[in-house]
Amino acid sequence: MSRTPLIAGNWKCNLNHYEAIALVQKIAFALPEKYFEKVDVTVIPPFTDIRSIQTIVDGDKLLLTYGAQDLSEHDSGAYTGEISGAFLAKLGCTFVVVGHSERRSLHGETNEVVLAKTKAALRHGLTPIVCIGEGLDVREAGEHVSYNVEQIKASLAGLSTEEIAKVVVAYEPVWAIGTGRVASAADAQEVCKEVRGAVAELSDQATADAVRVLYGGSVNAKNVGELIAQADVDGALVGGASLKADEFAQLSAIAAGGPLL
Ligand SMILES: O=C[C@H](O)COP(=O)(O)O
Repeated sequence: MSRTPLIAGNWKCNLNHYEAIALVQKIAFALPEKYFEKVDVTVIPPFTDIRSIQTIVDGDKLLLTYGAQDLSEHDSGAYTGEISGAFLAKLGCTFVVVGHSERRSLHGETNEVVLAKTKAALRHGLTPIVCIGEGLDVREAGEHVSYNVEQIKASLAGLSTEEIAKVVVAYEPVWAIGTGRVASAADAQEVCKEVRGAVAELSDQATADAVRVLYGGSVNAKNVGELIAQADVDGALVGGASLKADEFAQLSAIAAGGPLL
């Protein structure tokens, strides 16, 4: 089964809309169009940058896509501060990150909330990037595989096979996020393989074989090649390195199979 790799740059709470325009232009300049035949590249900026990025992407017919870091489980109504998936779809978003560990830990998002948000994304034609990942305590206890299997099962519970086919999963061990301590390629493969197995249990093998499972956590241009060479690692959710145009472009070129920039 060949799956097009996906490189998603999660900017987190960084860059205002002026800075966002500059970064997207630099990435587009650094990464020639031919690479997009072999890799999907997306940027995930703060909400306030999305309109500006849409203008650049549409105006210059860029091949990269963009998305959002979160969405509301509600479509509209009296939910102050919430952003509906309908609004994101209207702005041309392709992806939306759901259940990032920073949302789970800092904003109390449970698997039930993640599931509701995943459903909201699907209702509006957005591709949810559903995040899972264990903390250091779980890893040290050797329970990381079962933890991630249970987390993905709970986060996708009750979705139809057709819905699961539209989901991207991102395995991001919490201890690797922003720490410079990347998981070994073998560790990433171990969990991504079992997560794919769990997706197969929720749907069927053909669907699971087509679903993209990303790795995230201290990914950079030096380590991405080894990570995505693993059979069940189909790309990366990149934080810090996605804020540097040349590194993000290089990382995308590597995921495309080269040549290096
Ligand atoms: O969403 C991205 C991840 O949290 C990884 O962040 P990082 O590449 O800065 O470790």
